[in-house]
Amino acid sequence: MRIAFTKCHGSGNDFPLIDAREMALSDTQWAAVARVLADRDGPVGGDGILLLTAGDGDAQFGMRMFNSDGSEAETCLNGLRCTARAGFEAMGLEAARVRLKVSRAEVAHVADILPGVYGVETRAGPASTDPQAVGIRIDGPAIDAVIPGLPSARAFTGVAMPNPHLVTFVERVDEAELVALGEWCEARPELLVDRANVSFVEVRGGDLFVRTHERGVGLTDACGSAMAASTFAAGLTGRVAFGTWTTAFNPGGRVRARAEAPADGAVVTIQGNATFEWDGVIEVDLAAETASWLEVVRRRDDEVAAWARVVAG
Ligand SMILES: N[C@@H](CCC[C@H](N)C(=O)O)C(=O)O
Repeated sequence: MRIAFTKCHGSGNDFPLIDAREMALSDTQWAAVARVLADRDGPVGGDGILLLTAGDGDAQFGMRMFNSDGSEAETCLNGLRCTARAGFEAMGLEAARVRLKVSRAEVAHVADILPGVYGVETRAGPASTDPQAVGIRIDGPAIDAVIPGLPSARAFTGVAMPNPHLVTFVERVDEAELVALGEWCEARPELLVDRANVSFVEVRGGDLFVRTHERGVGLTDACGSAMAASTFAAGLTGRVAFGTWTTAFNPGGRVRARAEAPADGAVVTIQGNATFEWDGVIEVDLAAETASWLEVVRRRDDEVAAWARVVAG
């Protein structure tokens, strides 16, 4: 089948984004599309795929996200900014409520991050430390605590955004250690109901540097829900005050983030880019999971250049 998409990124977290509002594929077929389009060795590549889907009730539109391994995530906050932009442009909106897999989020078009860098604010939550929500088989919430059964002596905070995150604050990120722990979580251990995204976070002044090993993906340049979970965990552990803006950054880029205290709703607000790089059409054989033909129909070099100025600082 032929699929039209936009190659986009939020904070360097990149995805083929598909307007799926009129498409009727099964979950198994979407998983296959994700494995083909997000394959880093294939013609497109990405950390997963994003689907703009129809709204329902009080949601103007929806988003689904499939990781590059074909698993579907509860949310994707870098991807949500991109999907929100696609929804705004398709429906002539400036703000919306978005239906996610098991939750809802608020999105709004905000001022350009820098000239030419489209800005979106997302409000997602409530963030939760309930072990059942995080999908971790322990008796009570893990908040800056060593988790029995996890092969690490570090203190972790478990947060559902609602996708599962394990966050630890470190002096210096050790990537080899992060990858080893992330891969352990990917092996579906008994301790975790459905794996987990793992983040090592450095507090730098009032900012957070977040390095994440993503469920279904591996080491990533950026993960929006991890930046949200880390900001919430920083609030819970007194590292960054609830209700204040911080900059959360990672190798792919940066966002502004603010977490509200549990008593104030535990919502995490993120402001960042939604950059569209190019548009293409691809022929995908769903049964064979191969792509046979790709046409780039539009390049958006001005947006790519504008984002490069953000990364250059
Ligand atoms: N990169 C995303 C998160 C994508 C989903 C994640 N891998 C999961 O399975 O939970 C983000 O920006 O939030």
